[in-house]
Amino acid sequence: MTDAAGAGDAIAIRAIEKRYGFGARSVAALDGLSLTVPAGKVYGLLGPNGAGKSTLLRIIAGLIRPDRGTVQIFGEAAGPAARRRLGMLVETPSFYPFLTAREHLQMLARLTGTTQRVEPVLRRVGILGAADKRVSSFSLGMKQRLGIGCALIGQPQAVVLDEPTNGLDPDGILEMRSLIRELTEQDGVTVLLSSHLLDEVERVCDHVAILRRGKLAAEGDVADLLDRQGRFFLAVDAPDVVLARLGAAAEAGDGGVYVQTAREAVPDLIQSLATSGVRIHEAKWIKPDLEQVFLSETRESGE
Ligand SMILES: Nc1ncnc2c1ncn2[C@@H]1O[C@H](COP(=O)(O)OP(=O)(O)OP(=O)(O)O)[C@@H](O)[C@H]1O
Repeated sequence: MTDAAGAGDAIAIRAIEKRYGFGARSVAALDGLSLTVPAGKVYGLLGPNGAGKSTLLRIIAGLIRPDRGTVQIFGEAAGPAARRRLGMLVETPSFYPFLTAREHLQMLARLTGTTQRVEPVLRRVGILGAADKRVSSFSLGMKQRLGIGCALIGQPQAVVLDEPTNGLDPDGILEMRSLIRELTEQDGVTVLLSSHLLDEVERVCDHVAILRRGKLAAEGDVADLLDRQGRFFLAVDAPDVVLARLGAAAEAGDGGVYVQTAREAVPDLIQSLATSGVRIHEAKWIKPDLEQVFLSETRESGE
């Protein structure tokens, strides 16, 4: 990652520090955090409780100020003008129970002075059929969709969503995930979301940043991150020879040898074993799940 914000960057965070409280009892929620959200992608912030995810989203949204560091939105310093390019759902949305979904969006459209029509937004978030029902009759999933509709009404280029599937039932979770993918794939909207669900980030996000105690523990393409920490299985005639050769990186199992290695190192590994006379019957790459990556990246040293 470079220090300068690039042309294709939606949100660039540089050296952000944020402490809560004062003196010896203060807590560093963000500790010199830098990361870049590329435009046109779904970017996930993953981290254990207290890692600093909500604090970062609240800073991007302008709800709190960092002690140090900068935020750029599509290349501009984050201020009211730049934030108009963002839609946000970072607090639990609250609605007037006696107003309909359409009335909420119409009210927001008037307030923000946007030319965006309300109908396409209702359709996009999948509540056009319930547009004229009072919000008091909405399920949590429908309220969450309306919340995203509110975030979309100003025609943002990026949306910031804090735990968008929190509290939803399984169907609601699936619908929300497809809505997020559609926003990016069909409408070209960049999405930055936080989640504590590894499986969700793996399914929905193109990029992921893993936070630990306010710092970046790992960052990258979800697919690359999974490639970095996979294992390679080899069924060979003489496992002992391979074990002796590869040392701590290899361990015996399932009638063969498991090798801890990066995926790009695999062709050289196979070639060097074959050249030294090892007969390979089977070779397969075993993808880790994001949970393994997460655990290895967030484990404290000494644990
Ligand atoms: N308003 C606040 N006052 C004091 N400390 C706070 C406040 N908000 C957050 N913190 C502390 O800052 C740290 C980061 O919290 P934050 O909520 O940003 O993490 P998170 O990754 O979003 O966690 P969670 O998933 O539990 O919401 C934690 O130690 C938390 O206790």
